[in-house]
Amino acid sequence: MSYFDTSPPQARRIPVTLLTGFLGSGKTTLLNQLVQQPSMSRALVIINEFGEIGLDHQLFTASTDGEQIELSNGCICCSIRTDLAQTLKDAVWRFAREGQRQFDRLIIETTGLADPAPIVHTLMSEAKVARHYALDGIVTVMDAASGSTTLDRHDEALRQAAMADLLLITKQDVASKEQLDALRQRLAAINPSAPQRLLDHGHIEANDLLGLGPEDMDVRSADIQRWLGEAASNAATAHSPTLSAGALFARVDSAEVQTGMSPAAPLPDANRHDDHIRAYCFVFERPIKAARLEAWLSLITSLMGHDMLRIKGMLDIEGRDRPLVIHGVQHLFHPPVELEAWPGDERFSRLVFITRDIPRQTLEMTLGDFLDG
Ligand SMILES: Nc1nc2c(ncn2[C@@H]2O[C@H](COP(=O)(O)OP(=O)(O)OP(=O)(O)O)[C@@H](O)[C@H]2O)c(=O)[nH]1
Repeated sequence: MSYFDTSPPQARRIPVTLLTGFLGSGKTTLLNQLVQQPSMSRALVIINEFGEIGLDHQLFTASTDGEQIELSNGCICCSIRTDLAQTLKDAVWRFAREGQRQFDRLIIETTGLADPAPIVHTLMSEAKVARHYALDGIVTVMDAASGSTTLDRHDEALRQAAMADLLLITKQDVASKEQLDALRQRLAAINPSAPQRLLDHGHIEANDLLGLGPEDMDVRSADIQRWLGEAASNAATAHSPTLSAGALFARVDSAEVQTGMSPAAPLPDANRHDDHIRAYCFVFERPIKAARLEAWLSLITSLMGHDMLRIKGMLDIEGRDRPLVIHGVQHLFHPPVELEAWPGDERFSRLVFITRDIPRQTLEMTLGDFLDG
């Protein structure tokens, strides 16, 4: 499939929210609050236990068969004991009555130790799954008190934070102000694209964490800015006219995004896991040739897919009037979305990358070669 093929799918796919976060961060507490809300009444909740003892499952014990539970408000919960892809394929008919699917939204709670990427991979690359489901967003829960230590010790936690579309910070009531501030700053450096929200014992409006993907995005500038992150807008205002002769005219890395200052600012301790994570934003003033960008994306993700944690972009593609939104996890891309119009007056392309151990120069030079060549 082309990264830029906007032909509509035959039917709107079921939006999937991936709820992730390290062990004990507060995922189940949040889920318990969510499933009581009316907007979740037609949600299927899958608890991805991967063979662990099903402690989470106790929280939904309304059923006797241990697999399928219907809560009073109609929310359906399912604890995976089989392969995820098979469970997702089966769910479409298994949770149906008289041929009508009984859910129109899916929430997957991962285990605390899960790397979100293989789950996203299952959703997007298995044809029979991708026909029915589309990733709406990755929501990552972080514990304000222990979050920094967890990021120091567990690479999985770092990947969960880096891939998130939304970061929910729990347990501020038991964290010091210093712990909370340090975590927030660190998360902003790891993933400047993801908004951060503070949660009190899991309380949040379900609608605040649903509809995070570009399919549901309004073209209002605030929405797109939120989704692409401050990086994109910072890059737009920081561009240097002297570079504007080429396709590439501005770039911002996570150090700038975090502090609003020069990227030459000293970096933190090089042994920390998150010092391997970098967010880069590239801005292009001229329309981009789709075939060239596609060739570059294809090459770069096949060579570095594992370390290309997130890619998001709003693109001015040559020959198209409207902006095209693309986003991917590793080498997998969602079907692109064409927005109704450009937000505000700003018609230019922005690409945001969250990477692990990929130098900015590698992206910049190869990208420049492909687009200019
Ligand atoms: N003080 C405080 N405790 C919280 C908050 N949110 C969750 N907790 C508690 O944190 C503990 C772990 O929460 P869970 O919701 O079970 O965490 P989890 O991420 O589902 O845990 P795993 O299933 O082990 O991955 C529970 O005792 C919760 O009551 C909060 O905002 N403040």
